[in-house]
Amino acid sequence: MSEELLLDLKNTGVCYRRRRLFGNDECYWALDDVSLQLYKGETLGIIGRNGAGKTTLLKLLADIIRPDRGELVRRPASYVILSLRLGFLEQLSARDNIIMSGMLFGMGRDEIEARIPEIMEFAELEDYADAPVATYSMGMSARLGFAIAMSADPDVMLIDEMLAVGDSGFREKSAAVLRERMLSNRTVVLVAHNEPAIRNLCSRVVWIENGRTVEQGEPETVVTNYREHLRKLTADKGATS
Ligand SMILES: Nc1ncnc2c1ncn2[C@@H]1O[C@H](COP(=O)(O)OP(=O)(O)OP(=O)(O)O)[C@@H](O)[C@H]1O
Repeated sequence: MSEELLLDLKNTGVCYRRRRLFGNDECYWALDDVSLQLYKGETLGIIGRNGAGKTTLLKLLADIIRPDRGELVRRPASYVILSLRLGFLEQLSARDNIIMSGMLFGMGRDEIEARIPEIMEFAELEDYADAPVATYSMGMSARLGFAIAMSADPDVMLIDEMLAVGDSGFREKSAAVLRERMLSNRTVVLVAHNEPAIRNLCSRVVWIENGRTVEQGEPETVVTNYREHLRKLTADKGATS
């Protein structure tokens, strides 16, 4: 990891407007108070319970949404977000989805066409290039998304829970490619519930709880404290039920 700061978030908050049956819309602070730094070349893990705000934070980092409060300073860099929920155009084939994504990354059609075979090979989907993505399983979509993102080779890759899908062979292959990216000074942000992935891949971890940063630092320490917190919550729940 270098000392080159790509993103600096200070006390940022993100509010989603929620419709109310009567009266004005209400503001729900999915991110309440998040402060973190992203450095060039690091693999930053994001952990936290369901609904903690991890996906919202990734969208903020990828510049898909803007903070409603706080300060976000960004150095110029290309970002790709990889999420099962952001998905593909389902009625189109993998081939057409690759062409669309490539164009969004600013590539020319010939360049994209030339990359299709290697993308389909990495995704292990050579026989499904012309099938609509709607007919793919979740694991197949994840493999395609991962292969497209790798081929785009952005400065920063943001990955939302993708490493948990797909078979173990593909998971190992993805982890190996991510490690290679780490060694070549590329930046990765990884949301994962899977502790081994966090411990083995991340150089730093940030823990989010109720839209707030609780702790960030060395993976072993943060994951241990987070696990202890979960253990206490489960014990408290057991005591009151
Ligand atoms: N578009 C939206 N409109 C309103 N509320 C939203 C919207 N998207 C997310 N939320 C709410 O914001 C909170 C944070 O959601 P987010 O998806 O960021 O959490 P998460 O940590 O990624 O959760 P999970 O681990 O379950 O995927 C949740 O309470 C969620 O219901």
